[in-house]
Amino acid sequence: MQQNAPVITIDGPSGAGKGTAARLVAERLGWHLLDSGAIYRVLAVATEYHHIATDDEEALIPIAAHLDVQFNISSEGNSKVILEGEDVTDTIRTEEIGAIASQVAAFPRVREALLRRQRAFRLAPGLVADGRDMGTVVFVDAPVKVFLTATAEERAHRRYNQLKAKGYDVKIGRLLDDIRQRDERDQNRTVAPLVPAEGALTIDSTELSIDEVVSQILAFANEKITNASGAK
Ligand SMILES: Nc1ncnc2c1ncn2[C@@H]1O[C@H](COP(=O)(O)OP(=O)(O)OP(=O)(O)O)[C@@H](O)[C@H]1O
Ligand SMILES: Nc1ccn([C@@H]2O[C@H](COP(=O)(O)O)[C@@H](O)[C@H]2O)c(=O)n1
Repeated sequence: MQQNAPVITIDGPSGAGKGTAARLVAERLGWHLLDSGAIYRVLAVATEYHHIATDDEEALIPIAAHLDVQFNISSEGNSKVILEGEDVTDTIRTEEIGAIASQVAAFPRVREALLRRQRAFRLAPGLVADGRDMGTVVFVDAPVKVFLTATAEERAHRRYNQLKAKGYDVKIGRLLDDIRQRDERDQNRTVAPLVPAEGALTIDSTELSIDEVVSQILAFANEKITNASGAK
């Protein structure tokens, strides 16, 4: 791990567009990418594989600490998520798994067990990391921190379009309820609650296109990194 590699953190609620923006910013800069939510989602699938109750913190800790997961990039550039040898790329993206991920993510010792794994993504030339606590806990010294948000209604609408395009039969009202429940749990948990990090640029993407969000992040990163290097 290279402790000095710069990090851009992008935190925010579910469906705000963090993953999309993080991927595009990382591509533009040629930096590494960490989708920390995918790690919590994989843990949620692992609890099902191992028949662990989602409220059993003691049993969850060893599963989190020894998670046998690989994030593989194929030759076509698609990323595959492999848990214990099985392809769980699509499984981890369901709303049910998202809800379980947010339940197991509320346990302090489960989060602690996943810290080192997340920090190992910090490699030169730099890392773009998205999640809920990238700027507040995992990469507290990151030079560039962004808090990306949007109204719950807009986020539910985006999720609806995303899931419909994948052929899922979903209801917008149910998605909005799920999003509100997840927001409530992520914002009010005792450990690493979802809040903007100190010094973070808050971007409300409700009325912004993906390109506009990416441009704002790149401009902010450029300004912060240029200032930090002492250039005029
Ligand atoms: N600014 C935007 N305008 C319209 N749609 C967007 C915008 N940003 C992202 N989207 C779309 O919204 C959906 C959700 O985006 P994305 O998965 O990046 O959100 P997220 O914040 O990473 O969510 P989660 O935390 O639940 O993984 C995707 O289909 C994406 O293409
Ligand atoms: N840094 C993080 C990332 C995610 N979580 C929890 O996982 C759930 C799923 O995350 P997605 O970003 O893939 O939607 C999310 O609701 C959080 O509860 C987290 O706690 N910290």
